[in-house]
Amino acid sequence: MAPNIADQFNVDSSALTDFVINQGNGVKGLSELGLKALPKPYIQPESERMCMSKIIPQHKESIPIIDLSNPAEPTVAKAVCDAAEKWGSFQIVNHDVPFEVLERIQEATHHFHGLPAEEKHKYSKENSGTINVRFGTSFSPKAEKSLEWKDFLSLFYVSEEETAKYWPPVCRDQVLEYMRSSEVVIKQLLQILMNGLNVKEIDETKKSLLMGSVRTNLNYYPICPNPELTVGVGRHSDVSTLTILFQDDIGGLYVKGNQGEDSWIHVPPIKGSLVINVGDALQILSNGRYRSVEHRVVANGTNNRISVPIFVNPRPNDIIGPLPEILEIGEKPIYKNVLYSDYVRHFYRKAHDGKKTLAYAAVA
Ligand SMILES: CC(C)(COP(=O)(O)OP(=O)(O)OC[C@H]1O[C@@H](n2cnc3c(N)ncnc32)[C@H](O)[C@@H]1OP(=O)(O)O)[C@@H](O)C(=O)NCCC(=O)NCCSC(=O)/C=C/c1ccc(O)c(O)c1
Ligand SMILES: O=C(O)CCC(=O)C(=O)O
Ligand SMILES: [Fe+2]
Repeated sequence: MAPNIADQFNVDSSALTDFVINQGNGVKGLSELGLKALPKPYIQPESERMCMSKIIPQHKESIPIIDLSNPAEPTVAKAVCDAAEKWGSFQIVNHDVPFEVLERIQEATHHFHGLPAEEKHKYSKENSGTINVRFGTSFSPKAEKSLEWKDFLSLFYVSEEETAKYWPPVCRDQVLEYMRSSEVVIKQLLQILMNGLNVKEIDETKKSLLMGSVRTNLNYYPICPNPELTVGVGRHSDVSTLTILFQDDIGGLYVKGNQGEDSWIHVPPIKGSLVINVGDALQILSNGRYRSVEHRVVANGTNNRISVPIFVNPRPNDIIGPLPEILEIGEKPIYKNVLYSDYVRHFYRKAHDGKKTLAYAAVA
């Protein structure tokens, strides 16, 4: 690599934007230039970086691992509801999504991100034929003071026709297979969580609120020259009801400890498991009983990492607020009713900022 490229990117941030965003090279392209130092726009303020003193050792605390082989067992239901209340995050093992499906989505994620830049660029905001398919980098580059070391392909499912026409052929079938295979487990978990709120039936209205739309992201975190200076993904909670997350065996996902302080717990990769995160929409619907989990991803200096979250959401046109069953028993609403697409738009228009998106729906 010519060292002057890194220097050029440091003095001319438009050259960096041009290379990473406009030419579609992403941070994967930057990583492959063999940069010796992290370009300045990726340097995060110290408050946003992870350091060892913030990490709670695994033997002291870890999020629950729940065996779903007998989902009808009362002990399983209790474990799921307790985890959603206490942590907002848990891992599931012996679930219904076949191991081979996870292997295929992992391979397809590498295939997509391994395409030449000009191929991936066809799916950028400017070039993609639909707003529901987007290849991007960082989270919301125009809104961020410091960029994130991540590329992603984001696929919002609308119809088979749109999928056939606009989704990248290298990963289309594998994403659809992963989405479909996860439906059973999504329904099992949501049913358990609703029972825990005394909501007995998931009728059509609730089905829409809880799982009316689905977005799948194929995340790629390339090897980073100075991983300690940047982040893979900054602190945030998802705006979903639930997120079903496949991660490969590299590690690097952290969830916030539940004592309120700035301490973080690693989510260790477990072969065949899925991470389940409670998102803001479920926190709002449950009037704060289930809590969305704040989480972040560190950058890695030696390995490329992938993850594939399925964000299970209300429909964009749904109004979300505390469920009537909760208010009927006399609970005071701590969230107001908001249009879900307004909530998501608010989330997307700012940099990751912990759980601040929720203030948008809070009762004044
Ligand atoms: C979200 C809206 C309302 C946005 O519509 P619209 O007003 O047309 O906004 P837009 O102009 O397309 O986008 C506005 C900005 O949002 C950001 N944005 C839009 N889509 C995405 C995307 N898929 N990924 C990242 N940012 C996005 C960009 O910053 C946009 O600005 P610009 O780059 O275009 O200048 C619309 O697309 C919609 O109704 N979608 C369906 C609802 C939906 O998406 N639900 C999914 C919720 S779950 C979910 O989306 C979770 C995402 C997530 C979480 C953590 C991460 O770290 C991460 O990377 C991603
Ligand atoms: O990569 C991960 O493990 C988590 C990614 C994430 O939090 C997200 O895409 O919302
Ligand atoms: Fe997330």
